[in-house]
Amino acid sequence: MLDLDELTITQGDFALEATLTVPQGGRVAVLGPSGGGKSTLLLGIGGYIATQGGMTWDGEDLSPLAPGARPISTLFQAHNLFPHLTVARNVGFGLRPDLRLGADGWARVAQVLGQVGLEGMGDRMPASLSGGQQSRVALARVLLRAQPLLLLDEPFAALGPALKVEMLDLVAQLADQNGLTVLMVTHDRADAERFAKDTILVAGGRAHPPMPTQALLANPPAELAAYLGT
Ligand SMILES: Nc1ncnc2c1ncn2[C@@H]1O[C@H](COP(=O)(O)OP(=O)(O)OP(=O)(O)O)[C@@H](O)[C@H]1O
Repeated sequence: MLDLDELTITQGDFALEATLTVPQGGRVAVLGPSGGGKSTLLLGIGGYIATQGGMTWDGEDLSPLAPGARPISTLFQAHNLFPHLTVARNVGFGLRPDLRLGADGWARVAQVLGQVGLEGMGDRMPASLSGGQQSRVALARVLLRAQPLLLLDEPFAALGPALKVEMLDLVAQLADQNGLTVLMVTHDRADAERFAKDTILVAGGRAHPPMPTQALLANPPAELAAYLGT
């Protein structure tokens, strides 16, 4: 369980307050107006910006941990694939940046490539892949790290609608199979409805506790309604 207890996350003059919990295995969307602090929330949980207050995962205090030591993987819109490394090496980088993986490690790489539908494509270069396939490489890298908490910040916004749906369904399926807890920032109400039973509303300087996505979207507060154009 992710537990944020009177957490304050600051970026320059901006401060976001959060008191909420996300149960283990929960898939939660993060919705709210532009500039409301959705990315700030993920950056704070990931350890990339300053926080004050309580933040635990399964009772373990995350605050003192550097980003790489947290039980967290992140996937952002810019997938940051290395153009000069093969697909397999891009994925292996998620486990060991020096790429000394050994036979077992490379077997795991091949396994996760299979999980994301890229079986046998490990020797390709990223530039020779479609946008959707590149997203799958980034997802494979995250899966290989095998961290229980996955943070997604509009990871598939650059994809066309059909491909985006396909990737969301793949993430949902892999998250369920691996028992992951997922927080996903999105600008698209359809993404939230498809992917997440519950949604965290980020607005007015506050990340609100998860509430049922359907109910929130059926009767959105004014600032969310204006943003979603409903
Ligand atoms: N590096 C920074 N330094 C100072 N303030 C920042 C920085 N990055 C973001 N902010 C401010 O923090 C606030 C929240 O930004 P954030 O990117 O978290 O919003 P968001 O909800 O993700 O927005 P969007 O939907 O437009 O991506 C904004 O007021 C923004 O100007």
